[in-house]
This record gives sequence, structure tokens and C-alpha cells, in this order.
Amino acid sequence: MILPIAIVFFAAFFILFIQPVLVYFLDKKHLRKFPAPAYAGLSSLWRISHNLRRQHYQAIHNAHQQLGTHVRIGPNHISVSDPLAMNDIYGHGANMLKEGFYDGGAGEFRNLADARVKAEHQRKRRMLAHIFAQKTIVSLEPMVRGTITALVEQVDKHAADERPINLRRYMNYFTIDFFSQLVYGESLGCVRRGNDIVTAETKDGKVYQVPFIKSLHEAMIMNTALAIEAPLLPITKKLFKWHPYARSGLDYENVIYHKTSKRLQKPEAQDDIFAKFMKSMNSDPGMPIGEVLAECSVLMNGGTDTTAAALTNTIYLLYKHPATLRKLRAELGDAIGDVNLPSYDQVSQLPYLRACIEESLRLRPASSMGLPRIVPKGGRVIAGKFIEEDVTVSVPTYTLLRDPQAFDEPERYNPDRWIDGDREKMSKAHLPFSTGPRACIGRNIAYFEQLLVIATLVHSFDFEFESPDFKLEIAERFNSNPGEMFVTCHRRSQ
Ligand code: HEM
Repeated sequence: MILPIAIVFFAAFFILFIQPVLVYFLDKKHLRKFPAPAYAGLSSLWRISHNLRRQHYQAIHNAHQQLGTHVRIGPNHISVSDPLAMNDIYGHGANMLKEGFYDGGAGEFRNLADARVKAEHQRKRRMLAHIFAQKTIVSLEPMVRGTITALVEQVDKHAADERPINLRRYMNYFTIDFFSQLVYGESLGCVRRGNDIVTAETKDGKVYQVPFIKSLHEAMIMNTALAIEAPLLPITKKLFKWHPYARSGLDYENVIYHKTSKRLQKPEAQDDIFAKFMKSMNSDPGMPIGEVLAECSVLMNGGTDTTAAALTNTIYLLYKHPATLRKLRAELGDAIGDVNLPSYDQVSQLPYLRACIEESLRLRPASSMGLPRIVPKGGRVIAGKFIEEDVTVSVPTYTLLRDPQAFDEPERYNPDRWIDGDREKMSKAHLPFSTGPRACIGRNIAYFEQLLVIATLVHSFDFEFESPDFKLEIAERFNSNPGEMFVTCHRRSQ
């Protein structure tokens, strides 16, 4: 008994302490020439510890501010904070594949976001691309308006009862309801109930209730923290199976399983994304049910968490800046008059509304983390510096969106920069949805939701924070999630 324990201890000691030192000093990939904060060049624990504190983006940002554009943030990872690197790493011709990091949340079947093999990704992207094309999205207007109506009713109720409303939660309830309708043809009803408690179901038929947001967030912490040290995932995933956050991951998957099983019992034609999956399941070769579950899972995750953050951030910044709010209200007043629920046609071309949304995506990006890719054979020059093959590289989104060469006074909230600034210069760095073949597929839908929800709330309601010095937290898991945001609300007299 003592011998196996000793072997496990020695193996762990070697992996954690001896091997990183050997790799560091042998420096086969010539990475020691890149500056690194603290012990980041020796061990992934530097990034993991910042990730567990939910402030990974800030640590990377500070490192770039102190050390320059090319920074070693892990034993095999160079972060490059330069707009040129976006094309070098993520552009169509770059041919850099997603790194092992994306195995963190992957199950037996890959989804669109965690597929790492190019051909597999292209097949999936082709299947889903037309669903998220602008033309299709405009047809979703009745669905989104129904959910906005429910949201407005809730804000009115809170106003009538003089009860503060946690807008961060309601923005998330909104995106969950909208996306469950979009994917499964049926809302999860979170906005109307005022909570995110939904039904989950295990594969052996046990049905139970779970909080959607907590399950997803805890799963994201676990997956991201372990994925940072990707080569160890086959071991760490097993080691941490007992952890409550791993259980939360199962809860989230069981929510998807329940919705999927219910939807499969209604094979009659419905106008939802699932109908497209059913068609693929019935074709030859049929799409396996495991893959359907994986795609539903990523859509309910990517489609809800990021947009909820973007909506919350935009409202926060607007109500923190009364002059900007007044200017936006003037634009909305001219465009929609005394209409309570504007149409997409009325708001889609409003320049100041769009400017406020862009500025919020820039200053408080929902996705802040550098998205890791592998340098292909032969190595590559990235933003002017040669990096060897098989090194992981990324562009830190949070830092890129504050690039002082692209944005004047980058820390300042200034939507006007999108009206009278140098848009061409800014667009090279303003990439909150990434770029190239793996850029966000849901970008159009995210703008569509934001234009309608922000216009409606700003036009109809006054919100007041708990205190004038209220600051909205950012907690980065994989996405950067805003903290709770309680406000008192009143109908505006227009
Ligand atoms: C403000 C809202 C959003 C932001 C800031 C955002 C950001 C991003 C970013 C940065 C990526 C690249 C991820 C990577 O390379 O690992 C991405 C990919 C993706 N996003 Fe979004 N996203 C948003 C909304 C949405 C929505 C509404 C959906 C729903 C369909 C969605 C689904 C996806 C999917 C499936 C991918 C993977 C695409 C691929 O690899 O081909 N996102 N998103």
C-alpha cells in the first residue's frame, strides 16, 4: 500500500515542481526571451490562481501594462496585446487551431465552440450559419417582443411595489427565456416567475429542480480553472469529480437533457432551432443525439451568459452617465415617440444607441480572456516577433479593447467616439466578438437583442442604484460576468 502512495506522490511532485523547472531552463522553444509576471513562466498556477479569484483578465492586463506587448503568461503561452496579432492569430489565413484549453468543458461529443478539428468545425458552422444570419434574425422579432413585454411587466410590478429589482438577474432571465424559445420553441418562464429555478433530468429519469445561472457559472469556474493546464485534464477532470462545481456542471447538462427529451416528444414541425437538428438526425448519416445535446448546451450557454452581461453593462454605464443617458433619450424620443415597445425597424439604425452598445462592449467586454490558439508547424511571426511552433498564443481581449493607439483616453466611457472618432482605426482593435473563422456566430442576434431591450428600458424607465457610488463588479469565469445590480425603478413621464 505504501509503495503505490509513494509513487503517486513522487509523480505529483515531479509534474508540479521538477518538470516545469526543467522545461523552463532547457527552453527548447526559446520562450525565456519573453518577459513574464511573477512565476508565470514556470507554472500555470499563476493564471489558475487569478482565475479562481475571478480577476484573470486584470492580472493579464497589469502584466501587459508593465511588460509590453508580448508577455509569457504560462510555461507554454505567449499573450500578445497588439491589434496586428488579431489577424496573425485568429484571421482566416492564420490556420491556428484552438488549443487543448477547449477540452476543459468538452464531453464525448464536441459542439461548435469546442470542436478543435478544422473539418469538424466547418461542418458544424455550415449547419448553423444560416440560422444566425441577419435575415433569419429579423424574423425573430415577435418572439423577442413577447419576452420584452414580460420583462417590462416585471419592472412595472417592482416599481408599483417600490421594490428594488436586480436587473443583472432579470437581464439573464430574459436571455434564458429568449434562447430557450429560440432553441426549443418554449420559454423557460424565468422572467415571469422572477427566478431561474428550472427542471433537470438525469439519464435514468430522476427529475429535480436547479438554479440555471449558478449551475452554469460553477461549471464554468471548474472547466476554466482546470483547462488552463490542459495537458493534465485527463487526470484533473477525474480528480475533481467529487467537487460541488463538477456536480453543478452535471446539473446544467441535465437541464439541457430534460429540455431536449421533452422537445423530442414533439416531432411535429416547429419553427425553432431544434427542428433543424431533428432534420439532421433523420438524414443519412444521422446526427447522433449526443451531438444534438452538445450543440443545445453551447447555444444555451453562449447565447445567454454573454448577452446578459452585455445588457447589464450597457444599462449600468448609461445610468452612471446622466449626460449620455439624456442624449440617448433624445434620439429615442425622436425615433419612437410615445411608443412603449419599439420595433426593430425603429431602432436598428439609430447611431447613438449603437454607439452606446459598442462603447459598453469595449469598456466592459463580456468575453475578456485571450482565446488560446496553437502556433502551427514552422512557427509564425506574430505582431513582429517570431514564436516557435506548438506554443500557445492569444490576444487578451480586455487589454486589446483598451489599446491606447486605437482609442483616445481608453479608460474613459465615451460613446461619442463611435460618432466622431476614427472608426477605421478603432475597428482594428474593437473585436469583442473575435474575428476569423471562429468569431462569434451569435453576434447579430446579440446586437438584435441589445438594440430592442436597451431602447425599451431607457425610453420607459428611470433607474437608481442602491447608492451613488455603487460600482458594478466584474467576476471572470470564462466569460466576464457582472455582479448583482439592484436598482429602484420608476416609469418615466415622457
Ligand atoms: C455580447 C454577446 C456576445 C459576445 C461578447 C460573444 C463573444 C464571443 C467570442 C469572443 C467568441 C470566440 C470564442 C473563442 O474563440 O473561443 C464567441 C464564439 C461563439 N459564440 Fe459568442 N458572444 C456573444 C453572444 C453570443 C450569442 C447570442 C450566441 C448564440 C448563438 C453565441 C454563440 C457563440 C458560439 C456558438 C461561438 C463559437 C463559434 C465557433 O467557434 O465557430 N455568442 N463569442
